[in-house]
Amino acid sequence: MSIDVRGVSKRFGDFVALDDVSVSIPSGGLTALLGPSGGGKSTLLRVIAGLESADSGSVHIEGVEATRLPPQKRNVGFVFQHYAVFKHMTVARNVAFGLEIRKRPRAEVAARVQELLELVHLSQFGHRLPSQLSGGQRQRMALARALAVEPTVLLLDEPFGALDAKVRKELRDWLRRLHDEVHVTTVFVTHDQEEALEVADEIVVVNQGRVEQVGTPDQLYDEPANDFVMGFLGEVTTLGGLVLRPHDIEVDRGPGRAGAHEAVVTRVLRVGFEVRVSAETVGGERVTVLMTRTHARALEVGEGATLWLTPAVGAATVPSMPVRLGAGVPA
Ligand SMILES: Nc1ncnc2c1ncn2[C@@H]1O[C@H](COP(=O)(O)OP(=O)(O)OP(=O)(O)O)[C@@H](O)[C@H]1O
Repeated sequence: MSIDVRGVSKRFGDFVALDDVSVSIPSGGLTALLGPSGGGKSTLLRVIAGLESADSGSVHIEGVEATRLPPQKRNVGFVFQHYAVFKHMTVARNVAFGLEIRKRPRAEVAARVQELLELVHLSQFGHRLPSQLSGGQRQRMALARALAVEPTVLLLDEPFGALDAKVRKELRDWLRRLHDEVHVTTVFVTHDQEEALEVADEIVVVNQGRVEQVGTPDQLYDEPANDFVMGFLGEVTTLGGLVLRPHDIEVDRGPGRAGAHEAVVTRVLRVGFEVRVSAETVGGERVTVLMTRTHARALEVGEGATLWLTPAVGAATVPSMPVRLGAGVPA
C-alpha cells in the first residue's frame, strides 16, 4: 500500500471533520475521494499531505511513518482548485521552480522541463506567462509543476473544479491518460460522481467525516454498502421499502409477477430516448421508473394508467433507511 491512514480523527473546535478514518490507498493507482460538500474529503487529503495535522491516528506513505513530518519532507505533489502560480514567471520557469530551489544542474532542469511540458501538451507555451493560458492549460501547468520533483504521491484537490463542464471533461480524460503514462500514485478529491466513476481505479466514499465504502467503480455501483453510497453514485428510488435504481424496475400492466406492487402513473416525462415515469403505489409510495420509449409506448404508459412494478431480478437493492443528512436518498 502506498498510503496508509489509520484511525485518523480531526476536529475544528467542536466540529468533527474526520472521525476515526482508516483507509489504504494502493501504489500506482488513481484513487478518488468522493463525497458531498463538507464531508471531509479535503481535510483527509490535507492530513495526507501534511498541511493539516491529525488529532489522533497515523499516516504512512510508502511504508514511512509520515504523521509528524512537515509537507516538504513527505515527497508529495499537490494541486489545488485555484492554483497559486508565480504570475511574473513564464510557464517553463513555473515548472522549473521546484527543481531550481533544489539546486539541480541547469541542463538537467532544462531537459526535465521540456519533458514535462511535452507530457502535459504545453511544449509550445513554455515562454508564455500563466495569464496567457486558458484555465485548463493552467491546471495542466500546475500538474507539470507538481510532477517536476518526482513525488511519491500526487494529491489533487478538485483540480478541475473551477473550469467549465466541457474543459473539465477534456481534462478528466487527459488525467486518466497522463496517469496511464506516469503511474504515480494519485489521489484526487471530487464531489462529482461521474468524474470519479469515469476516471478512478478506486473510489473512497467520504461522508460526515467517515469512510462509507472503498471499492472499484463497478463494486460501488453494483454492490453499494448502504443507501448513502447507492444514492450518491446514481439516481435511486424506493419500491416496497427497498432503495433501487429507476431502470431496475420491471413494468407490467397486469398483476402477473410475484411481489408486484400496484401503482398509478402520476407523470410521464420524455428524456431523450428514455421515459421517466412517476407513479404512486396503493401504499402511497412514490416511485420513479426509467424505461425506453419503445417499451413505454408498447405498454401504453400514460397519466392515470395502472401499472404493476417489481424489482428486476439481480437489481442492486438496499433496505430503505430514514434519510440521513446529505444522503440524497428520497424519503
Ligand atoms: N480550518 C478549518 N476550520 C474550521 N472548520 C473547517 C476547517 N477546514 C474544514 N473545516 C470544516 O470541516 C468540514 C469538512 O471540510 P472539508 O473541506 O474537508 O470537506 P470536503 O468534503 O472537502 O467539502 P468540499 O467539497 O465542500 O470542499 C466542513 O464542515 C468544513 O467547514
